[in-house]
Amino acid sequence: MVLKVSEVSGNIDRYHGEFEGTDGTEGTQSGLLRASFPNFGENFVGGMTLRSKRTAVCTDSPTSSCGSSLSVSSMLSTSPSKPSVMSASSVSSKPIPIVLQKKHSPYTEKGQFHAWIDAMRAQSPPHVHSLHEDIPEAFDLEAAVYKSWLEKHPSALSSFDNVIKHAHQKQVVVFLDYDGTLSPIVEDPERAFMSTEMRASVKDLASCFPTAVISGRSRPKVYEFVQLAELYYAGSHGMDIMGPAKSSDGFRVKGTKSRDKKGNEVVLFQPASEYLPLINKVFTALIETTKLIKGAKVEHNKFCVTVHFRRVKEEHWEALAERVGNVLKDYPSLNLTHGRKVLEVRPSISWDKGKAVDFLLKSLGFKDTSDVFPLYLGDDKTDEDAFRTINGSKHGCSILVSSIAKSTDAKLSLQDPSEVMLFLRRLVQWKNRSLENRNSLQKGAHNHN
Ligand SMILES: O=P(O)(O)OC[C@H]1O[C@H](O[C@H]2O[C@H](CO)[C@@H](O)[C@H](O)[C@H]2O)[C@H](O)[C@@H](O)[C@@H]1O
Repeated sequence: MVLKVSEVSGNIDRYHGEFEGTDGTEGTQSGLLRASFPNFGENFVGGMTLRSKRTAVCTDSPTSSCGSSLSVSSMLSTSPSKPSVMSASSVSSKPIPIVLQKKHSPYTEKGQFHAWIDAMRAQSPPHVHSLHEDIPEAFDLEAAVYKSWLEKHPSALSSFDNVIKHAHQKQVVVFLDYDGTLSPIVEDPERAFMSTEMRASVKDLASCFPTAVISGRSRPKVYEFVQLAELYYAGSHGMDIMGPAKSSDGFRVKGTKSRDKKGNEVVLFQPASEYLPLINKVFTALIETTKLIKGAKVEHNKFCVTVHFRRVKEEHWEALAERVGNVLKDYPSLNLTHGRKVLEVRPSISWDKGKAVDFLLKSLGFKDTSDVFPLYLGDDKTDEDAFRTINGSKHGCSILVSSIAKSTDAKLSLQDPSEVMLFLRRLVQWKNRSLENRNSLQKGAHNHN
């Protein structure tokens, strides 16, 4: 049997592909291949022969049980902090000789740029169907990896009954990410529109449960896309929260009173407001430094800045990352994070989407009560903070939107925004049905009396 590990599931040719010599030295000509799977935040070690720059092939060998014992599930870990490394002995008693390039030092700046690029790529790898048409095994492996991953992060649609069982008689509060969750990922960030059907579904949802959109976009921008006044909005990855001063359901967001464009009284919470001048400066610097890189785009998200790589040819990614890094050297109080083909510059304050969820739950009067059931749906790296907050609450449900296996703390998954819409609609149906049941019970009791 031949196992091919393609670039889809593991970057073996980049700095991730470390070579570990049998004597522990770097660059030795024989030993074990330690390949990292950035999608899973995980390493696996196996006896392998590297045949080409892009494809590692594990061949049949009397000394190797690679094909049979290297189960797909053993290649996966959902805990990035605890990589499960398959020991050499679990694969083969004797390592198979391999030939590999010398590893890059992770401490050099170049290594840092590669790290950013690989992290970005892991969040948004190319779609498997379009890859390796000449290598069907690569597809099979990817499909098998996804199937195995689904066992750990089951579909929220097939687990729906279980979700509502836990939500029964609790106040459901829904948190939604925008890009990749409510709208499909597209090349041009200005055209990431949500469908009319999705908008109608979110509107129905908000009539049943308190609903918030938490996005990396600036708050006015995400509002422009969603256009629903009845929601709570948190832009700039939670650093810009606005809620109605007095909502019809009696909830109230804590913060400074202000007025929205229509003159309605609102409450604002902006924990990074003093960073605004710095963010404006870094935005101008990033525009300047990236202007000659074709396809690069810099988006001002009020309290953070996003540099888009999606329309830049891959051979120019390193140059772009390097330019971003060089600008950042002058801004020690700003941080860099990554997402789906984006690098994001943000204030280095201890505030993220998870903190925003916590803040909104508290403001809405729900924190530390056992009768609230928060749901969070998101697709990107920055949503992981929110997943962890939800997982840490007494009840709740974290759902990753992804059609590929990814390292995540989310408990459940949905493949794409169309599945998100189905899920939201089922929540509304469930709520309406429980209201009908309650009404008919009350009516029955009334008639009986
Ligand atoms: O937190 P989110 O609402 O998911 O926002 C995160 C970033 O989303 C946008 O970028 C992503 O979507 C774009 C449009 O589909 C896509 O072109 C890009 O590659 C994705 O990363 C948005 O443009 C960023 O500003 C947000 O930070």
